[in-house]
Amino acid sequence: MEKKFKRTTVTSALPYANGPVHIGHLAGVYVPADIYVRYLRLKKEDVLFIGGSDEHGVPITIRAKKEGITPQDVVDRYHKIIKDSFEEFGISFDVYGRTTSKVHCETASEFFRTLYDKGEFVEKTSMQYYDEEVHTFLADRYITGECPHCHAEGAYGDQCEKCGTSLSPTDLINPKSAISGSKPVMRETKHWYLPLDKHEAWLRQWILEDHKEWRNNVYGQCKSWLDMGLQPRAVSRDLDWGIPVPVEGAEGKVLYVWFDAPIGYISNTKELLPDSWEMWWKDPETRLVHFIGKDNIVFHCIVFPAMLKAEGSYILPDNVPSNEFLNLEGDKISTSRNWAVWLHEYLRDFPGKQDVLRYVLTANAPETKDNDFTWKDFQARNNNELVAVYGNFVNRALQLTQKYYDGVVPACGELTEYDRQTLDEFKDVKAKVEELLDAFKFRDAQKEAMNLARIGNKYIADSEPWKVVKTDPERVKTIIYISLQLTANLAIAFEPFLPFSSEKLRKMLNMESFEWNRLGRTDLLQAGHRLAKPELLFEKIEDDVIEAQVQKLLDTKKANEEANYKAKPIRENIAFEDFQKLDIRVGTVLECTKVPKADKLLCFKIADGLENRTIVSGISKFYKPEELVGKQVCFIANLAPRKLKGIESQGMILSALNYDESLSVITVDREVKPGSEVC
Ligand SMILES: Nc1ncnc2c1ncn2[C@@H]1O[C@H](COP(=O)(O)OP(=O)(O)OP(=O)(O)O)[C@@H](O)[C@H]1O
Ligand SMILES: [Zn+2]
Repeated sequence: MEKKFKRTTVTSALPYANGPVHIGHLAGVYVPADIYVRYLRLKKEDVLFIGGSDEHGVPITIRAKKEGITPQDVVDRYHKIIKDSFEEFGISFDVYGRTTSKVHCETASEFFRTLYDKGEFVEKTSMQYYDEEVHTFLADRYITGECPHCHAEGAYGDQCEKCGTSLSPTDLINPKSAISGSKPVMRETKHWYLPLDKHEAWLRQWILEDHKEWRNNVYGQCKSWLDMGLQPRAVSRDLDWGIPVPVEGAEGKVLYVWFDAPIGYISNTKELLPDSWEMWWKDPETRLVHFIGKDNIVFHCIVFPAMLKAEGSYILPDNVPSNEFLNLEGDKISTSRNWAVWLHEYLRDFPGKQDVLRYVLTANAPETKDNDFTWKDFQARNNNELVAVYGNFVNRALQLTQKYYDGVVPACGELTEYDRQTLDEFKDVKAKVEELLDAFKFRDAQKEAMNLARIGNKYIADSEPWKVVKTDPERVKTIIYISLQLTANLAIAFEPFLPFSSEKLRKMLNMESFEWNRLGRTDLLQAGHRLAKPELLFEKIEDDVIEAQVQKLLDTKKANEEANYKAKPIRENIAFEDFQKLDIRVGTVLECTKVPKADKLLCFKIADGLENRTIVSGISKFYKPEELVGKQVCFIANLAPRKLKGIESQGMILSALNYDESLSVITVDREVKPGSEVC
């Protein structure tokens, strides 16, 4: 059903303040939300864009413990980095708050109390894991163990990051305290639960029947949760970091972070509009839209709506356009593994290039499936699309106007058939972009805007004003006039997507302001209007810049491998006699050469104390031949000879296999006679 609304409240997931923001966050949530909000503002609709940091929960306390600082220190640090980088990147929040604020703590506390007083919770005493060494219950990420589904080690008490299954601490095999490493014991504790099972019937109707228009991924995930049957969910935790549970007998207990975080949307609105916030949350003529990534779907489509319904005075979301995930160079983005492109680092490494990242993340947005960010694609989209198409067209139109008409828009003469065709092509761009943005299809919408640039680029290339000017200067006026109208249209069409470039272009065109409703018109710039001085809209990104970014990721990968290194398990025991069968000797390398046509192999001549022998070894990637001459190496002397690339290898040189698959030849500590036995 199409419903008419008076205003829109747009929320974007609250980034968790235990790390900076990365491109996954941007692609999943903040860039699409910002495009949507800018679009509504351009249409002069009433809209509020809510953001803020999520500052409670277990991972922040773990981080604080690791660094020997307080949880407040952790969130203060990241809240600032996140807030500043969003601002510089042009995410145009109306308010960016935080869940440690006074207003939020009061709002969340009151919310809980209301539900408690209305009898909307179930109180339950249960046995939970307790760490006797540090005297604390182990919720969520405070407990780790083997995943019961994929059997990965290091699954958390709330989720296995390997297979994505959500878990309870009691599901884990061989659980271990993440704080002390000790084996936890079971102890009794009391908590409050939101009985989602009681909400199932209306949730089914509301989502599965009334919101069939939701994105397939969102609808599908909700359906599968509902089909599995909803269970009561604990909304409190035994922790000392968070908002205290505001009822008697709840000492040492705080609100579960997923209970308090979404209320943050409400409290941040309250912070901005203390007197009129309710209109944005309680008036049925307000449309509520949540922008999130896929791991937040259940909380925004099921848990939070159930909370709002239980409270009774709030509206429910009209849409939850959740994205799938963005990966980085083929691997899942991860804060803890430092596998990310961090926004604050991007802003430092690519100053003034906010729009390039915005463009690439939208062009490659994970709207229907997970997608991959690669630096190569980033460079290609900048150089081949922004520079070669959009930038090139604008630059030609503006430079020629300078050159021929001293920067003044010429008058339009008679139109040719081709002029008319071109103008026709961009007449309906407004309707197309609007239809796509209304349906949250940001990729396709941006493509439409880019298509306009392609039309312009083709028009000016086909019309060749630089040639025509020699024979028919009158005709050139029309070509330039049309090109300038196209340019002005581009500035408007790209404004929701690339606000920095649009602003730059608007200034070059000397336009007062943008009117979205004039998009598609051919009289945006009047003849006689004077333009400002043109500059380049985009610039090429060179290979060395991209290579430096790729190298940074390779370095991270290496550091992670090193940090995660674990020796292989020891093989089965063998009898001493079996060991004795091996004849290991020390030999002196007399000669070492590369084996032709074999990029891995080196051929050794070894003095073994009896006669010299030839051994071929696959270590060419790790040594230059001359490095090894004169060294004493260990080799298996009684291995049956084997032909490698036509050379008979009489034994095997022993090397250590490092974690990164590199090889290091085993030498002796003091010089010995060639042929000495290794025993
Ligand atoms: N790689 C990604 N692709 C798309 N969306 C993402 C990605 N990573 C996080 N998000 C979304 O960004 C929002 C904020 O994420 P949040 O701060 O909770 O981080 P997170 O999911 O814990 O990520 P990380 O583990 O990388 O810090 C959430 O809605 C989340 O779904
Ligand atoms: Zn698993």
